[in-house]
Amino acid sequence: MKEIIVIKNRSDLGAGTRGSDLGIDAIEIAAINQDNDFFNLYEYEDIKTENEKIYNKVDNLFAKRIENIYNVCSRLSDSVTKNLKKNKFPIVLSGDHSSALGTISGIKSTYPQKTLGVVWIDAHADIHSPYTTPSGNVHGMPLAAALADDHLMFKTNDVPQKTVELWEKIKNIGVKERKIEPENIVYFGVRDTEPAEDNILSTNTIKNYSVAEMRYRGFEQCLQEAVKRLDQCDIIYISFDVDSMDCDLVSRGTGTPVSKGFDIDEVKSIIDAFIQTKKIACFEIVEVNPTLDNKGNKIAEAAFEVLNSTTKNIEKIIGKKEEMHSY
Ligand SMILES: NC(=[NH2+])NCCC[C@H](N)C(=O)O
Repeated sequence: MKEIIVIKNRSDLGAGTRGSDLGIDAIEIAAINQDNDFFNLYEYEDIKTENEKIYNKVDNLFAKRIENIYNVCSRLSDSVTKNLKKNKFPIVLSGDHSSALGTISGIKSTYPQKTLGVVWIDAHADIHSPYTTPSGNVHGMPLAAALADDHLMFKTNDVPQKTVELWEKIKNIGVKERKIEPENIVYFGVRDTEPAEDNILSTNTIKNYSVAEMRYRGFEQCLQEAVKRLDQCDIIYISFDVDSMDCDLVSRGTGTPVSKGFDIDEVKSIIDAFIQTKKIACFEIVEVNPTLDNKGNKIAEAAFEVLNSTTKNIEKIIGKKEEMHSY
């Protein structure tokens, strides 16, 4: 039987707005206020952050704070690798979504021969490179870095040499170059993209199950199909950005809130469909920003609801070792 380890990565340097570093503690408070001892049940580990560097002048305009994000992602990658090697199941709670590069790197360096699938539940595609980013915020770039694809075909920015070098470095965390293939990414709920990202998605034929499509065709049918799309993958990583949820229905407590998203139960059902494949190696929650919450601690409460139910479903699976895919 595997054991869960909670990895807390309170880094917010990849976002354009401060405060997602407080998301982990807000989730913890949501649990405590419900008399739920979730955070007392599992071993945990803290990743050392560099949030204090926010006071330094930004010198990479097309990948802000990339040198510090490189350091944090490297540490997260090492922690994920170490724990997977100890046969633990990592649940990663992170600040901004740039963290996913660290998590993916850690999974891939543990299982270099395995095909890694990525389930990305998010309002955003997060597949910009420094050459295409509209904001310079690295939380919009983790998938391009994991794909080691600069998307130069859709270049809009002239990136200075220093940034280019750091970007090359960040793409090589864990294992050199490409960690995932575009056909092994499935998006859910993406609805706020820039033209460069639309082009990247269509040239790479990356499937996005929009909220509207899932409701129109039905969750069951879409999820069956989505799971099939990752049939060729040996292991699966699920990345849940809370901005995939509807900011009007749930809360605006996230750096880049977007309307017309999923509700909490819909998110739970998407995650569970992939847990049932018994291939899931790691689950991550990101972008809870309690300083932006317009409804008390609602975004963290919603994140905790997903975390709690997902963890129970993961435990049902990892408890039954004989049924697990051997990876
Ligand atoms: N993980 C996120 N919240 N990403 C938001 C990215 C927004 C926008 N596409 C950008 O690159 O700046």
